[in-house]
Amino acid sequence: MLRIESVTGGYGRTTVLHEVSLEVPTGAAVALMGHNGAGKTTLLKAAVGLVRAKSGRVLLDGEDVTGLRPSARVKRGLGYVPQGQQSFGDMTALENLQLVGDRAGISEMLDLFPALKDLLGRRAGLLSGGQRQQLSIARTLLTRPRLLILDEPTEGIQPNVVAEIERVIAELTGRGDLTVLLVEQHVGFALRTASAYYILESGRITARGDGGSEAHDHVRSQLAV
Ligand SMILES: Nc1ncnc2c1ncn2[C@@H]1O[C@H](COP(=O)(O)OP(=O)(O)OP(=O)(O)O)[C@@H](O)[C@H]1O
Repeated sequence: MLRIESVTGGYGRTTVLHEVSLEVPTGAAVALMGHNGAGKTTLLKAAVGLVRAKSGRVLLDGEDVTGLRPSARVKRGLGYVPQGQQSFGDMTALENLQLVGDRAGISEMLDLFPALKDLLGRRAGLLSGGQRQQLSIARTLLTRPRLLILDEPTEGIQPNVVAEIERVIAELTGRGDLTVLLVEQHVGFALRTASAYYILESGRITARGDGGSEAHDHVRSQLAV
C-alpha cells in the first residue's frame, strides 16, 4: 500500500535520505527505528510529501504520488500524526475533534480512546502528553485514513497510555482496514506493534526484518553504537 522506492532527498542542498526503499503492505504495521538524526522524520515527511524526493518514487496503493503535494496524498487516504502531540491548545479536546469529525465519528473515537471521554471539556493545552497524543491520533483517524503515519507516538508518555496506543493500533490493523508506518525509539513497543521493522542509519536502511519479540536482541544490537 505504501512503497518508497530508492528515495533520495532532504532540505535545500542537504541530502538526508540516500536511496531509501521501504514497503508497508496493506493492513500491516511497520516500524522505522534508528538513532537521533538518522533521518526517520525526514523519511516520514517524504512519504507525506512535506519533503520532496530528488530521485526515486513514492507509491500509494500502486499509484505514483511522488509529484503530489501533501493535501493530494491526504485525499488519497494518508493520515499523518507528527511528533510532539500537537493540537490546538486553547480549544477544548471536543472542539479539536469537532474541527475534523462529525458526531458519529467522534463517538467512534471515544469508544476507541475511552480516556478521552472525561476530558472533552478540557482545553487541549492542559492535557498530559499521553492524553494529547491520544487526541492527536483520534483527530487524524477522524479523517478516515487508510494509511496512518505516526512519528514517535510513545515519546515522553506514561506506560499506561503506551499500552492504550498499542491496543488501538492492534485493533485497527487487526480489522484489516488500516495500514500503519511508525517511527519508534521504544524497541519493545515497536516490535510488539509492527510485523516488520526497518533500521535507518545516516539516511540509509541498514537492516530490516520481521517484528515480534524474537527480533528484540537483533534490533538492540543493530542500534547499539
Ligand atoms: N527542516 C530542516 N532543515 C534542515 N535540516 C533538517 C531539517 N529537519 C531535519 N534536518 C536535519 O536532517 C537530519 C535528519 O533529521 P530527522 O529529524 O529526519 O532525524 P530523526 O531520525 O527523525 O531524528 P530524531 O529522532 O531526533 O527526531 C538531521 O541532521 C537534521 O538536523
